[in-house]
Amino acid sequence: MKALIVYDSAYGNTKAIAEAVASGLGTANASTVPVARFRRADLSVGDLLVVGSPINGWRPTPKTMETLTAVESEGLMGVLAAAFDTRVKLFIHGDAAGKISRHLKKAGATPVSKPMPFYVGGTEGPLLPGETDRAKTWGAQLLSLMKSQAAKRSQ
Ligand SMILES: Cc1cc2nc3c(=O)[nH]c(=O)nc-3n(C[C@H](O)[C@H](O)[C@H](O)COP(=O)(O)O)c2cc1C
Repeated sequence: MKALIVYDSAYGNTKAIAEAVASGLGTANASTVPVARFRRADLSVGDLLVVGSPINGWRPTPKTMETLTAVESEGLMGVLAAAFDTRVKLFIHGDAAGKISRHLKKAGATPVSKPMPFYVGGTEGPLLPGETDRAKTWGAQLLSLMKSQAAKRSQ
């Protein structure tokens, strides 16, 4: 059972959230991977794939979309999935995490969490106070969801 946190990041904010999620996942053998280095073959049944992207023009980044499209053709049956984005706190900000979640589900993955937004103060950041702690807490929740899915599978 392992967890891969795949992220894209221009200014380091999404990367920092990915690392905080990995630290919350603690005992799940979690590692962070830049989206360009992600390989479908690195995942097995029961593993968790978390994908995070900044919102760019109301959607995930082009590199994230490219990876999601590739993964859709390879399939993610039996893989657990969750998605997050980083965004500016505006009245209209668009969405990346929801779109990522829908692609992961379409590829056959099992979603274990609602899409999760994290907030930055501006285009280059910084992350708003408390966001890395919130990401770590979310990682810990993902760990318990992974464990309960594993228990269900072994029944
Ligand atoms: C080209 C571009 C488009 C962006 N579009 C949006 C947007 O539609 N909605 C939003 O909330 N933030 C938008 N942002 C701000 C990003 O969310 C912010 O740069 C990102 O969260 C920072 O994360 P990073 O340091 O990992 O790149 C945009 C940023 C760039 C550079």
